Parts: sequence; structure tokens; C-alpha cells
Amino acid sequence: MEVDHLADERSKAQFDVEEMKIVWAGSRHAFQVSDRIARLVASDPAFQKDHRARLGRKELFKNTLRKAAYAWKRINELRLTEEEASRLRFFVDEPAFTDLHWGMFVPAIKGQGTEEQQQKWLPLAHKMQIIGCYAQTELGHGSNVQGLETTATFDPQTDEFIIHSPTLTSSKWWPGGLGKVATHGVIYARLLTNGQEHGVHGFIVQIRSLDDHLPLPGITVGDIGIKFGSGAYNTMDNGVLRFDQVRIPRNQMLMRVSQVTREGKVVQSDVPRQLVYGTMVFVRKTIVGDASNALSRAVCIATRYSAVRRQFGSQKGGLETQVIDYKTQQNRLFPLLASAYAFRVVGEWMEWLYTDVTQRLKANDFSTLPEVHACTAGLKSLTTSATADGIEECRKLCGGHGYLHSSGLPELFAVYVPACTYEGDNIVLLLQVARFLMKTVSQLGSGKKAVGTTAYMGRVEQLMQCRCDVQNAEDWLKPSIVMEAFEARATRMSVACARNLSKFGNQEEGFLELSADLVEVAVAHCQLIVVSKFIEKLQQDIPGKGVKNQLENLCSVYALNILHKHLGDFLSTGCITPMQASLANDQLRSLYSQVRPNAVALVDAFNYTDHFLSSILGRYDGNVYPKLYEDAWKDPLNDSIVPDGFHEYVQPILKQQLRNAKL
Ligand SMILES: CC(C)(COP(=O)(O)OP(=O)(O)OC[C@H]1O[C@@H](n2cnc3c(N)ncnc32)[C@H](O)[C@@H]1OP(=O)(O)O)[C@@H](O)C(=O)NCCC(=O)NCCSC(=O)CCCC(=O)O
Ligand SMILES: Cc1cc2nc3c(=O)[nH]c(=O)nc-3n(C[C@H](O)[C@H](O)[C@H](O)COP(=O)(O)OP(=O)(O)OC[C@H]3O[C@@H](n4cnc5c(N)ncnc54)[C@H](O)[C@@H]3O)c2cc1C
Repeated sequence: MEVDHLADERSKAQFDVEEMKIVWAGSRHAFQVSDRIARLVASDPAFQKDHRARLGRKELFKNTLRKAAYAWKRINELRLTEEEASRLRFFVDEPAFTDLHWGMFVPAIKGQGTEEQQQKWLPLAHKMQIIGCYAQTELGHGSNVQGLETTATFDPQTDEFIIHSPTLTSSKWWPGGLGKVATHGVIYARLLTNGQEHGVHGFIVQIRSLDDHLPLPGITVGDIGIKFGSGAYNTMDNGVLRFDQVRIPRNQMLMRVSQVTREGKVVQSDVPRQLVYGTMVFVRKTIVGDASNALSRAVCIATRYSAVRRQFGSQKGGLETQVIDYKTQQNRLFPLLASAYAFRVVGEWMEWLYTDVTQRLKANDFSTLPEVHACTAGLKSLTTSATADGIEECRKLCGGHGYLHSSGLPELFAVYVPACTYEGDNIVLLLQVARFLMKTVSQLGSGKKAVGTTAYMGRVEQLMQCRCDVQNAEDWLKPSIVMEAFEARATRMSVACARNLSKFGNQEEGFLELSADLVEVAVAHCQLIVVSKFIEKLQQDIPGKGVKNQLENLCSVYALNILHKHLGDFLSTGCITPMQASLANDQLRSLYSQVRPNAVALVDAFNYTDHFLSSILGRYDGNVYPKLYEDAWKDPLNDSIVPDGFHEYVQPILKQQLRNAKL
């Protein structure tokens, strides 16, 4: 019989884990779908992934193609819904060209194509009769989208656009799926008609032949090379692409935002130009949800292992202390556990926000777009930075064994870290939030109401003066007190920055000079959003014994840990006193003690299969040592006792030493 080494931990839980699984999944339906699909993937040997790090790039890549094809076959055979298919790709857990096809190419056409264009291209994409990528970034420019150099020049003679790469730096560089697989791409290029420039737009361009997969005339395309980490993101063919006067029909410019007429006239719709950036809003909101997936996975591994691992503290020959019982371990681990839950909640809220803005855009209401852009950009930045750092912290929390590939953490880290860069560099995105905040502050006196996530700024006078009410540690558990402290901190930092900015004659110069402070303002605002959405979630009725109580503890851990990490902000703006800061710390310690008996059950609620975690340290049954020992012997280096190269290189040195000794 299988022994559950963590059974004792599981028996300590003070809440209904099954109900928490439903909260984590979002709904009973979502849980059932996820659970079924996760098991389906885990039980299919074709989706095995533990050998990835040992494969060379070519073999690795071919293997990814095989898996993606097999996944597509299963999706069709089982007639999976869109939701189920997307869960299947998620649990297969291997970056592939399909991510960009479904995640960016299709949404770009949906968001920026006219009805007619959608009708033409989407069915082809949905049946995978064409495979698309999203080719925006170039060798010379990624963040600065307006700086892109690829040109799309309208030729009225032939009613075509000529797509061209005029410089080396205009080569498309990075798009996933482009390197070896994509047949088509949404290509971003500067629109030129009648000798005039009209900014960057998206164009559907065929890259490779649908017969023999060779690049079409005028196209040079390939992979950009090996990336960070073994296995990891190297399953993806990030590509380079150059155009030499490639012609496409006029109707392949995505024309929802602007149209080019037969005569070459550019006509703007009543849709704002910013919608050209719409796909990025969509993907950024998805990335927020993904952050909770990646962080929860790392936290699940580190929590289970911390309960298995014992070090020091044995008394009278008894068991040593489980490392999870050290306060320092809890102080590093539990805020990450809380963050995983917090990002889940905020990811769910983002789904709502996105649905809301999409409906408004359909009805030609563009009023919330700037705020939605600020939210998606800011939360993408906040959650991915915290997750990347969190995965690395989880590796350290697992001591030496965390550095083994079989811990699952190195590969997770290597796959995850580019999220801090792609879809907008995190600092560049925070500066977008800061711009939005400075605009909001500057309009406060003008009668324009601060809305949505900035509504709190409408109470600027109160928030500039309020004094924190905390008298004892438990006061820090009150949502109203926490909210006020975070709102006051964000408001005071914003107002202080706006005042500093106003000292500059030239606003842009001031913005550049103060950009480091502005980033901190944006972080304060985004942390407030997370705290407030978590608190809002707790106002709802949440069924299941003890479930709500656990979430309340985690919410407090999230907020008070941030307060502790950013004490400088809270103290220097006079939002709280040093005594209140110390009380917050006392409360945090006490919360750790409450989380401790529930920790393993709280990560069980993620419902991850061992296949998905692919971590010996994070095994559900906690049977770590025998499995680590077994795994070591499976390494190809142990296939032979004396390694290749020993006789050739090492033995001569040893022999030389012997000869020297005899002399
Ligand atoms: C940094 C900016 C935002 C700068 O834009 P800009 O036009 O040069 O300058 P600006 O004056 O600051 O902005 C003009 C205006 O546009 C607004 N705006 C900017 N972005 C958006 C948006 N997404 N939605 C809605 N509105 C947006 C701004 O707020 C400005 O509005 P305003 O004039 O102030 O009212 C932009 O260039 C940008 O988004 N850069 C990041 C590039 C990026 O994210 N690339 C992603 C490539 S695809 C990828 O990485 C795939 C990932 C792969 C994977 O998932 O695996
Ligand atoms: C794994 C991966 C997959 C990708 N997939 C795709 C894809 O499918 N399609 C696609 O089009 N692109 C893709 N990209 C490209 C990606 O979107 C860009 O790399 C990203 O937007 C960052 O742009 P950059 O490389 O130009 O960075 P840079 O802007 O050159 O950043 C370099 C440094 O400059 C700083 N910086 C830049 N501008 C400012 C500023 N205004 N103020 C202060 N600091 C600044 C940044 O913070 C950073 O520290 C991918 C990238 C990666 C790593």
C-alpha cells in the first residue's frame, strides 16, 4: 500500500479542502473540468515530460511538435469544448507554437479585424488550417512600439501593401511560433500611403507555403537560438523574420481601427487608436491569472517539502524539527502562499473587468479603456515580478535539493521569468500606470470623477489627513483599517510625486527625472488593487467549513506582509506610526501560527497532479528521499560506471602523478 507521508499534516487542516478546491478553480464546473482534464493528461504516457532537460534542442523541439499534434488529435477525438481544450494545453505544460496561435493570433484578429476579416480568417485558424503568430517586436525595438521600422506601403496600382524590412534592426525578432512553424502572422508595420505615415498597424501576412512549408518569396525566416535554462522555453521557436518587398492584398490589413480605401486614403473609425494595442490588454489580463498558476505550483512544492524536511532540534533522540515550523521559513513561505491566493482572486476579477470592457467597446463606449489598460499593465507587472521572485524563493526554501532539476523548480523558473519582460517590460508598464495616476491626480480638482480602481482618490482630502486607528495587534485584522492605510499610502505617494512633477517646467523632463519614484507610486497603487479585490471577495458568501476563515487569514498575511516590506512608504507618508508598524508585525506572526496547521491542505486545494507538478520534492505523498535516490541512478551519466572520457583525459593525469611520485 502507498504510504502518505503527509497524512498527519492533512489531518490537521481546519477547513474543508474540497470546498477550497472549488474556490480556487473559480466554480464547481471549472473545478470538474480542470480535474478531469488534468487526470486525462497525467494518465497519458504521450504527455510525459520528465526527460525534457536531457534532450538536445532539435530532439526537444520535435518532441514538442509531436505533443502539440497529439493534443490536437485528442481535442478533436474527444470533441473537447474550447474551455476543455485550453485546460488540456495548460496541463500538457510545455510552451509551444499553439500558445501564440490561440493566445495572440486569434485574439488579434478578433480584436482588430473587421467582421468580414474575422469571418474569413477565424474559421481557418480555428480548424488550424493555418497557424499564426504575433509578430510585433523587432531586433531594434520591443517596448517602443511606435519605433518599429517594418513598413507597409500601399501601392494603389495593384491594390496591395508592400511589406518591407528596410534595416537590420527592423527584422522581426522574438515572436513565438514564428521560427519554424507559423504559416501566417499578424505583422505590425508602419502604414505608408501617398507618401504619408499613419502609425503602426497589424497586417495578416502569409509566411510559409501551405504545401511544402517553405518561406514564400521575399521572406527570410528562422529561429533566434537557445534561450535561458535547459528544456524550459526552448520548446518554443521564437523567430527572426525579414521581408523583401512582400506583397499582400489590401484587405489583409486589420481594419477595425483604421481603413485604407482603394485610393489609398486612410479613414479612422470612431474606435480609438489605442485599440491597435488591444491584444496586449487581452494577453496581460491572462498573464495575471497565469501568475497565480505558476506561483501556486512553486509554493505547493516548497510547502510539501518543508513539511517533509527535518533539520536540527531533536530532543532525547526524537524527531528533528520540520523546517516548516521555523518562523523564518514561515515568514518567507506563507506570504507567497497568500500571494498565490491573492493573485487568483485578482485574476478572476480581471476576467470580469475584461468582459466588461469588451461589452462596452462593442457598444462604442470607450470610457473605461484607459483604466483597464492601467489595470492590466500594472497587475501584469506586479504579479509577474512577485511570481518570478517567489519561484526563486521557493527554490531556496527547498535548500540544496531545490537546485536539482527533479525538484521541478529550476525549469519552472526558467520558463516563467520571461513573463517579466514579454508582453511589456515590467518597468515600462509601471510607468504607464504612473502616467495614468498622475493624470488622475491632476484632474482631481477639475470636477472629473476618479473612477474604478482610482475611485479612492476622490477622497483625497480625507486620505491626506487620516490617522490610522490601530491600538492593538488584532485591529490589523479589520479590513477597513487595512484599506485605509493602503489607500492613504497610495494617495499620499501619488500626490507627493505630482507635486514634484509640477516643479518641472517641462512635464516630460520631470517624468523622466522622477521615473524611479513614479514606479514606486504605481506599485503602491497596484498593491492596493490586489488587497482591495481580496477584501471584496471576502464580503461574498463563501461556503464550506472554515474556508472563509482561511481566506481571511491569507488576505491579512498578504496585506500585512506588504505593509512590512514597504514600511518606508507607510512611515514616511505618516500613514501609520512606528508603534502601529510593530503591532502589524506581531499580528503577522500570530497569523503564521494560524496558517501553519493548514499549510499542506491549502496547497492541496490547488488540486495539482504529480504529473503537472513534475517535482519529487512536491510529491503528493511526500515520499521524497527514496524517489530522489532512485532518480539519481536513472541519470544517463550513471549508465556506465567509468564515464566516457575518463581514460582519455583523467587517467593520464593520475598516471602522471604516479610516475612523478616514483621519480
Ligand atoms: C509602452 C507603450 C504602452 C507605449 O506606447 P506609446 O504609444 O509609444 O506611448 P504612450 O504615449 O505612452 O501611449 C499612447 C496612448 O495609448 C495608451 N495605451 C498604451 N497602451 C495601451 C493599451 N494596450 N491599451 C489601451 N491604451 C493603451 C496610453 O495610455 C496613451 O493614452 P493617452 O494618450 O495618455 O490617453 C507601448 O508601446 C507598449 O505597449 N509597449 C510594450 C510592448 C509589448 O507589450 N509587446 C508585446 C509583444 S507580444 C509578446 O511579448 C508575446 C508574449 C509571448 C507569450 O505570451 O508567450
Ligand atoms: C520569451 C519571449 C517571448 C516573446 N514573444 C513575443 C511574441 O510572440 N511576439 C512579439 O512581438 N514579441 C515577443 N517578445 C518580445 C517582448 O515583447 C519584448 O522583448 C518586450 O516587450 C520588451 O521589449 P524590449 O526587448 O525592447 O526591451 P527594452 O525596452 O529594450 O528593455 C531593456 C531595458 O530598458 C528599460 N526601458 C525601456 N524603455 C524604458 C523607458 N521608457 N523608461 C525606463 N526604462 C526603459 C527596460 O525596463 C529594460 O530594463 C517575446 C520576448 C520573450 C523574452
